[in-house]
Amino acid sequence: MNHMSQAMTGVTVDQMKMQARGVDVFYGAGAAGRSAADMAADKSVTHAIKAVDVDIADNTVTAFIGPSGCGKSTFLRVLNRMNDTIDGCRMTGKVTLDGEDINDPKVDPVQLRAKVGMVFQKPNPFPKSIFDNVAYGPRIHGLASNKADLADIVEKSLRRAAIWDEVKDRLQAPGTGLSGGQQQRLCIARAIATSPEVLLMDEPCSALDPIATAQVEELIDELRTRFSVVIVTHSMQQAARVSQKTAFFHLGSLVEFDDTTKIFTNPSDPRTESYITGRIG
Ligand SMILES: Nc1ncnc2c1ncn2[C@@H]1O[C@H](COP(=O)(O)OP(=O)(O)OP(=O)(O)O)[C@@H](O)[C@H]1O
Repeated sequence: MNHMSQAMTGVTVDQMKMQARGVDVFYGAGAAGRSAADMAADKSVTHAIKAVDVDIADNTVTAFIGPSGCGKSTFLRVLNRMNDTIDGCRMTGKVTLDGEDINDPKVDPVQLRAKVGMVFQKPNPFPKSIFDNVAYGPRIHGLASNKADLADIVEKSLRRAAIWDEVKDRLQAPGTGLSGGQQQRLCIARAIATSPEVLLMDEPCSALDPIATAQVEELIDELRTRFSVVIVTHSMQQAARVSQKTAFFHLGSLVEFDDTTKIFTNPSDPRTESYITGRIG
């Protein structure tokens, strides 16, 4: 975001939770250590993200929109280093969380993912009880000092994910036995149990019916009072309903990033306008 749009939106750099600068991502790039120019020139390599700069503000829902294959999910995974788990996926550029470089060798990616949590498209509860699904993160990160403390974290997380009333009498039942919408809220509870600072959501409602979608959207609005939320969505209506900032990606580039109302009512770039009016995508 340039200084002019910061002035227009009233968001200043010091309120930024995360910043990405000059980020490129390549698939099929082989061994680490190649320069961005070398990988970009290699026809056998997919250049999925091209020189992207993004600022993620605190207490804000930021939506990533754009046609299929434009790189939304790839860029989302840049923000908590999930691409590290994909063979041959290489990233160049810089991403910071509270000013700290998340790719610095001293950063433990597991700790980073506790701070920058993720919810996936398909609800993916562990084959464990409802309680143990939510207790998993706090246990591995040593966040509870005793059993009562852990039970408290589990209850608070399930309450914040708006599913406590539905599961409080069956915490030992398997998480996989819940409905799709309940499983997704359980996965949100699991992601927020480690008190993340940023929550990444990759099309979190695409497997849900309209009622469960409305519940998750309401929850997203509630969650942003505590932290930043970044959501990838195919639904422009959803982006307009839940987000304050919208980033439009096309062919791996960030075409436009601005207030959601501006993107949907008066976009600056003709490609954004074509997408939101259904002419491309
Ligand atoms: N694991 C992978 N290996 C190789 N190429 C990949 C991989 N994942 C994504 N890509 C490629 O990177 C580009 C961006 O894909 P990405 O999934 O990030 O797009 P997207 O905008 O999220 O798409 P969709 O909306 O369809 O989910 C595409 O060309 C895709 O084929």
